[in-house]
Amino acid sequence: MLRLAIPNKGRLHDDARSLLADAGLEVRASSERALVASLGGEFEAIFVRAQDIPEFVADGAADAGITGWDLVSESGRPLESRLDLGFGRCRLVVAAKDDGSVRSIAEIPDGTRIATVFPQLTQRFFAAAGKRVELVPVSGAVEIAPHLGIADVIVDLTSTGSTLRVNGLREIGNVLESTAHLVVAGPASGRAPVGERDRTLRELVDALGSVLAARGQRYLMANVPRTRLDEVKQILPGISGPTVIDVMNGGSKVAVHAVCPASGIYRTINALKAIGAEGILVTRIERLLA
Ligand SMILES: Nc1ncnc2c1ncn2[C@@H]1O[C@H](COP(=O)(O)OP(=O)(O)OP(=O)(O)O)[C@@H](O)[C@H]1O
Ligand SMILES: O=P(O)(O)OC[C@H]1O[C@H](OP(=O)(O)OP(=O)(O)O)[C@H](O)[C@@H]1O
Ligand SMILES: [Mg+2]
Repeated sequence: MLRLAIPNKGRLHDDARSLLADAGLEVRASSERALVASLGGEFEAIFVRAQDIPEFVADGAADAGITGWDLVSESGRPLESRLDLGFGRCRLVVAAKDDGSVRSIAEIPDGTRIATVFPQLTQRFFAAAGKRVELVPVSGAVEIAPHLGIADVIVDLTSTGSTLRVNGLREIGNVLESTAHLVVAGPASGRAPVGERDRTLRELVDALGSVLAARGQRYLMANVPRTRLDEVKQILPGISGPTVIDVMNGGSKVAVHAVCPASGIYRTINALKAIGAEGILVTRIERLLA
């Protein structure tokens, strides 16, 4: 049995669950509040706090975990990423009061008090910048600290920037970029997965990777005039060019099938229509294996 640690709530919970479900690993829990659930096959999920996942994976309480790269880095545990999952994208940034005098890292005076939930990363960042600062550890709502006078500067996560903005703060430095990753114990831990366990993990990585790869692509089918196939090849470059299929009673038309980037599908459809394509059909892809 392979045990996967998954965030039980918060920002990463829904995306982690839907990624697993799309890969065929649906949570089979007796109740919404169950903390252990079968994922089918040889997988079991434990639902724990995102912050605790690096510790649990490093200790061997779970074989793998889905959590933020920021939390993995902060933990300092010897973990290894097996897959960047792409969601939970955010940045750990240094921010100061918008109406204050500090507008860059260089302008931060020694002795400045910095509030953060990420003391290790913050310490390392300012040490590397040659600054002696005083850390003020907090466990959340960091953005309020400068207004309470308990810190001058904060180090916190941001994605849209709206929390900083509404709290009158300005970003002045970048500490780390983060997304959710599938992590396992690294070689230095002495707990790295080997043998059968490693083989099962590789299958999991392939399954999740194929779901992620499929999300950005669409499968497109269209009937096009045989005489315009050269243009079709320009419009639908595809992985190995479009598949061209004869259509029974299709007359001068042939069917073309291709995998196309979802982001360009609007333009692709218009280009196909312009060369006389008919019966255009676009579908989602569940998995894409290279
Ligand atoms: N604004 C954001 N945009 C995108 N991802 C984020 C954002 N904030 C946090 N994350 C990611 O989600 C992870 C977990 O954050 P979340 O807020 O869910 O946890 P938490 O603050 O510990 O939970 P809770 O607030 O429920 O106690 C972070 O470590 C980070 O990787
Ligand atoms: O740049 P933005 O899009 O505004 O996002 C940034 C906010 O998101 C996170 O908090 P979250 O909403 O997870 O609340 P929390 O403090 O309860 O964790 C983070 O700690 C910031 O406060
Ligand atoms: Mg949060």
